[in-house]
Amino acid sequence: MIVTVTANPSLDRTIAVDRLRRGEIHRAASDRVDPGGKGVNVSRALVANGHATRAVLTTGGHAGTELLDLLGEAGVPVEEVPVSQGVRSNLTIAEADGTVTKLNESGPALRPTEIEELLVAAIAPTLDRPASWIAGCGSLPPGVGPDFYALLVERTRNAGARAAVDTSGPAFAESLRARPDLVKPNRDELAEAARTPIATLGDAVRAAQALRDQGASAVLASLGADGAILVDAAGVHHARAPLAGPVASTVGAGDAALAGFLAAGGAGPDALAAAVAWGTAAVALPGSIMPAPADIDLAAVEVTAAPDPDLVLR
Ligand SMILES: Nc1ncnc2c1ncn2[C@@H]1O[C@H](COP(=O)(O)OP(=O)(O)O)[C@@H](O)[C@H]1O
Ligand SMILES: O=P(O)(O)OC[C@H]1O[C@](O)(COP(=O)(O)O)[C@@H](O)[C@@H]1O
Repeated sequence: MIVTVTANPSLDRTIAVDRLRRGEIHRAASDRVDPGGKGVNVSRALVANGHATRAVLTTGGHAGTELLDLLGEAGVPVEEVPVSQGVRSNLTIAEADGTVTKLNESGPALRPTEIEELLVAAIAPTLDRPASWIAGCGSLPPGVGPDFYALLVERTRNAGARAAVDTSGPAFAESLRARPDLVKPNRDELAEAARTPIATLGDAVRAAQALRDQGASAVLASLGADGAILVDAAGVHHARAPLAGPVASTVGAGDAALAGFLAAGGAGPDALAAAVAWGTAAVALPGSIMPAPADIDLAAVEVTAAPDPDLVLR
């Protein structure tokens, strides 16, 4: 079983417009609402592919009730931590040319008791059934200190599971001191952590290696249209796959990629290939719909050991 922990879940609203024009009224070509938050999406992708998972998340307010209803409809098993303030809504504006603009709320402030309840709930599923991984994912809402993921990693290790972290900023930096088994930055997060722009594959590999030096055992860095790299004790691998059709929505692609990696064992080139297959499948689907087996083409993924460091990223 793979447990996901989302301190700051969301209702993800996606509104499609032909073209976004600042200051003007737009009529939506279509709109949808999906359950959201990074760990929630990882669990949704795992369920869509028949893998055992449990999504640990905070819930509050009417939005929290709607989120639980949507997760129930999707068949996602949930470990709920009720909190006093309501779940946030995140808005994505999707333009016809594939441009996405995201407006993410900061989320409800959590009280110290609620934070401790969330950390206890994160480990609770392992009391019934062993967990291979506990993945802490997404931004932290107000009131939660940047040591949250470091605490989660320590408790994960004590519970006998492996720890994955997918977040950004100070919470990401602090998580490294607890030595997570896996981190999943995207290109922006790699650049932020390395304090340098990532223009080439070599830049990405150097930044990933720096994260390993700071404590991460393995780094799965997703690079958008350029696929992903895995940097671990065995070396460096790069995987990419052609996109079969147009980009429908990149929202949740990184979450699908992390789900694919963990579902395929959470280590090595085969798991990297699965990450890219699931991520590529996700971008072909609208909103943050998670890919099912029929959407995923593992055979289309090309994996390279010792990739060209001079490859310029798109
Ligand atoms: N434009 C794209 N074309 C093809 N694949 C993509 C594209 N964007 C994302 N992907 C796939 O989704 C994965 C995750 O996307 P990425 O944008 O790196 O993550 P995040 O959503 O965390 O920012 C990539 O590793 C890649 O496999
Ligand atoms: O917790 P954050 O960083 O605000 O991100 C939350 C958002 O990220 C998502 O999980 C999508 O993530 P990615 O596009 O990075 O894969 C949305 O569902 C959610 O609205």
